[in-house]
Amino acid sequence: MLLLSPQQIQQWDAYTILHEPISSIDLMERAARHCVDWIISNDHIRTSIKIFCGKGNNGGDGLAIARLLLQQQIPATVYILEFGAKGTDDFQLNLQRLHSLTKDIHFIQSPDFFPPVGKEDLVIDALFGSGLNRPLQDLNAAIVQHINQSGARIIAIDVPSGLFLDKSAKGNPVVTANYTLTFQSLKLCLMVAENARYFGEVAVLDIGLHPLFLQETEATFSLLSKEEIARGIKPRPGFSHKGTYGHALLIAGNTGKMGAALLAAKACLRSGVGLLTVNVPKNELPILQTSLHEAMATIREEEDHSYDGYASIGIGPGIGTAGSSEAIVRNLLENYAKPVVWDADAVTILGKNKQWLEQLSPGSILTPHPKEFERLFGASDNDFDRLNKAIELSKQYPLVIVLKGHYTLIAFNGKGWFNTTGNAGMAKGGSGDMLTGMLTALLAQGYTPLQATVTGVYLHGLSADLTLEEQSMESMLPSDTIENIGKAFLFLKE
Ligand SMILES: NC(=O)C1=CN([C@@H]2O[C@H](COP(=O)(O)OP(=O)(O)OC[C@H]3O[C@@H](n4cnc5c(N)ncnc54)[C@H](O)[C@@H]3O)[C@@H](O)[C@H]2O)[C@H](O)CC1
Ligand SMILES: [K+]
Repeated sequence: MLLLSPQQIQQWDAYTILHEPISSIDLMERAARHCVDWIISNDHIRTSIKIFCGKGNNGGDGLAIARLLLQQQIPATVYILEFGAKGTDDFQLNLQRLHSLTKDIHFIQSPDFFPPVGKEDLVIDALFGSGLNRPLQDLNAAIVQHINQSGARIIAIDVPSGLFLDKSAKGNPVVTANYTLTFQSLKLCLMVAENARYFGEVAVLDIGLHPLFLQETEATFSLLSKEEIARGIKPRPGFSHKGTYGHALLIAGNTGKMGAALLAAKACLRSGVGLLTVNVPKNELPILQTSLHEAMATIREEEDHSYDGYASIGIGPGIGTAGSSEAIVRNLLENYAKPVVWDADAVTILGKNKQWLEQLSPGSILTPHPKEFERLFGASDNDFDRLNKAIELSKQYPLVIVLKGHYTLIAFNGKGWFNTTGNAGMAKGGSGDMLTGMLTALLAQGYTPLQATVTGVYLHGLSADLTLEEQSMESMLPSDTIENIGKAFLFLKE
């Protein structure tokens, strides 16, 4: 699914109106009906429902929602913010329709006329949607503050009023909704951490916009889907052997950090690799060899660092950032030309030696979390800037950049894919090590760097989601999640 700009969403509307065909007022009716069904079926009806409307089509949705509720004998009061605009045609038509049902419609021209709003109320925010083109000010800003302070349950229609669809609204007045009912598809503003406190829980309502429009449309950002990932999974033919699936090397672990190496190695082995060697310090060899029977080992301190024969290499989990680790990074840069997965301490080392970035082999995968990303590429003013920076960097360098977060972004060649699998149970040490192992395994099997990354990131989150069948978010460990990589592969085949 593509994440569209406000202009593209307007075009999608127009395309649907023309090709379904359906009138624009009927499309609004359909959207409103879906909202009302969702509100009722999710048990959000309260004795007092206050609907705040702007005079654009978002406000039109609010008026239609009010009428549909009233028609089901559910009382609702409408407050329309007066800011001089005439109102769109569909707003006007819905206002007429509502007038025939109720006189409980209030026009508000000053804060003196704001109704009291309290904890017992349900507020429906239909002030502004995708048409917002500047920060909210004056009366609009004041009503947002009034609603936000009330403690009422707030349901935002399409997006919380005050959010821009595809750029930051940091520092601006924005409705803090408990729920956001967004139409047809997720929006970029609903993917970023800086807006999480505004949009609350998000439900995407399928209002039947025409699917063919997407085939003719391009966008920088999109969402990964199960179907796409499943289609990319390589078959394992009957006459294949371990050589078919590549020999991977993981350079991981150090004294006190051998857990990172073990997690990466186990995840690598559970992700289909043919052979795995783990490079560890001499003293730590017994830990590896007694706990992982399938992995071979090489000794970190030995001089001969030949990388010939490895189909892929992953470096970073638990290696530390000391000079000896820097020397290994340097050595790898000089002696290995295939894609490498760069993670954790290895990313920090690159951050300290930024000139080395130019030397990363094409197709290498960088997996920084936001702090590591900042160390590598500098600070960003807001989440949107960071996303756009990752996209720009992916044009500048022949690398796959994995920006880890609640919705991890994968940037490559000027495009970005968001992953939606995974849960907050993964916010624990070891999750990143697991991902590095998985990506290294997929690269070794001949997946292209982009394919390895989207597949690995998707399966990583999916394994964690499947772990919730037997664990809670609190209790789940990366070790549990690794044991569910198998279930995740099977789920893709369903
Ligand atoms: N395809 C769909 O998803 C459907 C969407 N619907 C709803 O329509 C809105 C978008 O409506 P639109 O009229 O384009 O925009 P808004 O309602 O957000 O209002 C814009 C309106 O307000 C003016 N404006 C913009 N910013 C400000 C500001 N800061 N202060 C004051 N005024 C401002 C602007 O000039 C416009 O006049 C979408 O979100 C959905 O809710 C359809 O109902 C169904 C299909
Ligand atoms: K809204």
